[in-house]
Amino acid sequence: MRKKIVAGNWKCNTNLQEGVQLAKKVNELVAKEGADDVVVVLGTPFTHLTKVVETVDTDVIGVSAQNCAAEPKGAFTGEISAEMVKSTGAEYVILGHSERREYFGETSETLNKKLALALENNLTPIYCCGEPLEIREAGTQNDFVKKQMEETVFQLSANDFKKLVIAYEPIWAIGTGKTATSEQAQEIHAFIRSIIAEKFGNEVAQEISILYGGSCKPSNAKELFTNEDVDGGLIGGASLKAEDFLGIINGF
Ligand SMILES: O=C[C@H](O)COP(=O)(O)O
Repeated sequence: MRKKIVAGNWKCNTNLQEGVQLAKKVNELVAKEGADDVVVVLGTPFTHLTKVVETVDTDVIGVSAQNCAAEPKGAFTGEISAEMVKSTGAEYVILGHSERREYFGETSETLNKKLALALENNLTPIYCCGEPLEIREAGTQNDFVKKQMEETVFQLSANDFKKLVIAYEPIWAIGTGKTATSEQAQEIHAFIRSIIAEKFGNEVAQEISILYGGSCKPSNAKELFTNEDVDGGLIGGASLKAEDFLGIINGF
């Protein structure tokens, strides 16, 4: 059975002390209320990884970076390699987030290098895809997402692809308060699963977790997560408040 996952993406928020406090609170609440069979992940800034790994019970809560370098090492000032991420004790890395693609010019080519390095270093990539508003309005979101995947994760072997978590995030729903409806989410998640089945076979498609991201909150999590093909969420804003994050986890 595929995993249910709720992953927070703190983005460029919280200083180190605030981040540790947030992680501590999430850890306490998860210990108290239980997350049942949900895998909980905290996607923190690079600077927080080591401390957050020390703060949480890593048997229950996974820690994730939000990016990694496209090169293994060397003269790349300011970059953080996949190996460095792994050495902090983090187990996951978010790759291909629309904000990285849009503001930092991340292309499919760079993304492929990052995916390979993440996998080489035994990090689980949380691979993001999703369309902008004009594509949704034109009704061509399936083609758009398929192309994103064909250029990147569909280049992997089935064996490597199986190690990924996929996050579908419609760009028009990110941080806007405008969530995809439950039907829209189910429809495109089912489509993504169908193209995975075409490419890698049904067994792989049935095992892979596909998360929804975009203004997911405690008030809409349940409705989104009851869909057959929605296996959890990648949560931005609402992951910055421990109670809201727990409210989303409890949406299962
Ligand atoms: O990675 C998370 C997503 O970009 C969703 O962000 P949001 O929950 O603030 O809309």
